[in-house]
Amino acid sequence: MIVIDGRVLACERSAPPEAAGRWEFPGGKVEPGETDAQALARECAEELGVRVRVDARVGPDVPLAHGRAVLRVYAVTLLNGDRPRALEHSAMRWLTAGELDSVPWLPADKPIVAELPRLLAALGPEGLA
Ligand SMILES: Nc1nc2c([nH]c(=O)n2[C@H]2C[C@H](O)[C@@H](COP(=O)(O)OP(=O)(O)OP(=O)(O)O)O2)c(=O)[nH]1
Repeated sequence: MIVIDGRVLACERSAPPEAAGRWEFPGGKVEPGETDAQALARECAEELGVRVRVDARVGPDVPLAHGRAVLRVYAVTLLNGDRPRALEHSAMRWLTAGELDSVPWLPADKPIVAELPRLLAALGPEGLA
């Protein structure tokens, strides 16, 4: 999860067909030998072209794939003035707390997104960046 000026970056999946058009936090699967933070930094580089520092966990662990995987979200801070570009997603939007319901999130994201208004309010207008 990337927050700048009180807005959260939401990304529209382009694939696979059953997930295309649904919105998510940028990221991806942890590969063998990687920590969560290493995987997240690699995915942020691949998908958004940015360097990041991985910060605190956000929201609950959400079971995926009938319990064979887990969705886990971390806040990240953009480094070196990098700004995300949609290298693999079909669209990106920076959503305010009031706009979080304006995109169709992947189903597993909903309990995490539900915690964001409180988190954004606690962060204040400067956000994490
Ligand atoms: N990145 C991300 N994935 C999510 C979210 N919510 C959610 O259900 N998922 C699911 C979708 C996918 O089944 C899985 C992430 O896999 P992915 O296909 O993006 O992973 P990846 O980048 O490693 O891709 P691949 O090389 O395995 O094809 O988690 C979310 O908010 N962000």
